[in-house]
Amino acid sequence: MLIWIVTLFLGLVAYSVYTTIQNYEYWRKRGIPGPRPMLFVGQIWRIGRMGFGQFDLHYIKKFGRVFGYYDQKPALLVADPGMLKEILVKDFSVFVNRRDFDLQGPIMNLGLFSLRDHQWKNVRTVIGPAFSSGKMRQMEALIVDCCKTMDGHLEKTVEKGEELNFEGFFKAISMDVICSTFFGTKVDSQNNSDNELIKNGKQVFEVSATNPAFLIAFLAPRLIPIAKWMGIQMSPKRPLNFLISTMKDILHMRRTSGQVRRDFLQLMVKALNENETCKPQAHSKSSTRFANDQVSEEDENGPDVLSDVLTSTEVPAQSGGNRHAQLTNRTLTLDEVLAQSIIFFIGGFETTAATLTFMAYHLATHPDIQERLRKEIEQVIGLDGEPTYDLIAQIPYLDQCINETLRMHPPATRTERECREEWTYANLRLDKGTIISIPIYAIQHDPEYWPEPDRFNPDRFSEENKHKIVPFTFLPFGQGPRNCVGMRFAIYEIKMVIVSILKRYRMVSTSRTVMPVTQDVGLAIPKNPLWLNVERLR
Ligand code: HEM
Repeated sequence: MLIWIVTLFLGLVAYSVYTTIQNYEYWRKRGIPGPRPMLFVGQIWRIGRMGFGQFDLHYIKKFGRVFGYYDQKPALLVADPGMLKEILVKDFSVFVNRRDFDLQGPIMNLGLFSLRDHQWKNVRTVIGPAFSSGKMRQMEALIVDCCKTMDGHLEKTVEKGEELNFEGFFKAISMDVICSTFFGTKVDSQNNSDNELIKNGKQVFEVSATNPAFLIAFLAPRLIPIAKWMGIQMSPKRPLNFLISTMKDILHMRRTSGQVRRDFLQLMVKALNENETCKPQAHSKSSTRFANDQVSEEDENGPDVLSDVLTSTEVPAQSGGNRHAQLTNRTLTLDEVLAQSIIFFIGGFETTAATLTFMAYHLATHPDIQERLRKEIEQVIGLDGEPTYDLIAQIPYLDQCINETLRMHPPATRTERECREEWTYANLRLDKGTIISIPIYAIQHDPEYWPEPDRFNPDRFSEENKHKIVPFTFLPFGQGPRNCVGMRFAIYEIKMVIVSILKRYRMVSTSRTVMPVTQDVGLAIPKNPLWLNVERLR
């Protein structure tokens, strides 16, 4: 067995060195600069040492904002705002897709993130309206409920006089919000780390760099069909299967009972094709527990907030940048529904928790900024008032602080597009299949667009200054028709959580607060726990 593993590994390394040299030649012949071939291991070591963000910045400094990039397909790194506008918006029809990993597993391949062409457009058309401001507003009660649970934990921390690990704390809140709004299930993650949904949900994220599917997708994409045949997939199977069976149970319960709850799951019930069955599995341990949790939350008399989504929806056409309306009336298959629920889980958990953690760090280490933000919050909401969707939209400094956090720490360091057909920009001709790598972190730390990029300065986004921001240099949620579908929801959640905290507490750094905050290598998430003190205001 060992000999097979070693042979496979050496084969992969040899193959990747060969393709790297090929790709270098590919760009050299076109006169595009780029790093010279070096042993692939050397490149991995560099990324491991610097992280993707610093790695990109290093090469942009050396080769400029457009350069041929090492990858297993011809790849071009583009940090030039003018060219990005063409790729992400104007010529979107050429750049609809991301790279085809095809190793997500049979259901996850149907997730919005991986879907391609018309299948992507169809699912996005059905799902997109669930994130409208009207729908967000109607989910308020669920988020307020999670914030109250959070407040209870903060109260206890203050009483005990303990420091709090905000990184773990925000992960728990983020999990509570996702379980409530996407899985229709109320959990208190802070106190119930043994909860099966929480445990399995966390495990689905744990895609390590040594995962065979991950290695094959990046090092040897031509081996993907063999890997698929061998049943190799990206997400760990056991927790994924648990989430899928839980989802099926909840969907079945919703459909058969006719109950309506003001959450995203209700959209899924509506979107599900009438002919699809989602009967609970005989061995599913989860069915009774989650079904019961959910019944207690039902709102039989309330209007079905998502019911209009499928009947008549205005869809912006994606081709050639010409936006015209067209009518759709589509349903999703059960597998499509399951894939979206899980992709929301994956897309929404770590990203939002990381943003909250970095923001808490900057507020605690910049007491003047924290005070100014608290004053603005009090002016809009009042000393005894509660945050609502409409009120939190009236605090510009809150937006400024969130934007500056996302500029410095975009949870997605990069995003990408794949060129669907031959495409020309200025003197550059790209072949079909070329990968465009968009270095979000590096662009947002480019000193030409963002002077003193490592300084936390929310005033960059103030009314007086925001006209200075060069379009397509602030991309924490991507841009264009394939940007982050959960953006509005993420910002809403972050605002509600921060306002709920600042209304009653002050966050203060301690001797255990690691300064400056450290970031993980891949995703821009905090590397270490963030220890802070919380003080009650009144
Ligand atoms: C601070 C929080 C978040 C950040 C910074 C973030 C960032 C991103 C980025 C950069 C992309 C790629 C966009 C592109 O390629 O142009 C993306 C895509 C996506 N995000 Fe988020 N995200 C966040 C929260 C969420 C949440 C809460 C959800 C789920 C509700 C979510 C679901 C998705 C999905 C499904 C996609 C794929 C969209 C598509 O391909 O059509 N994200 N996100």
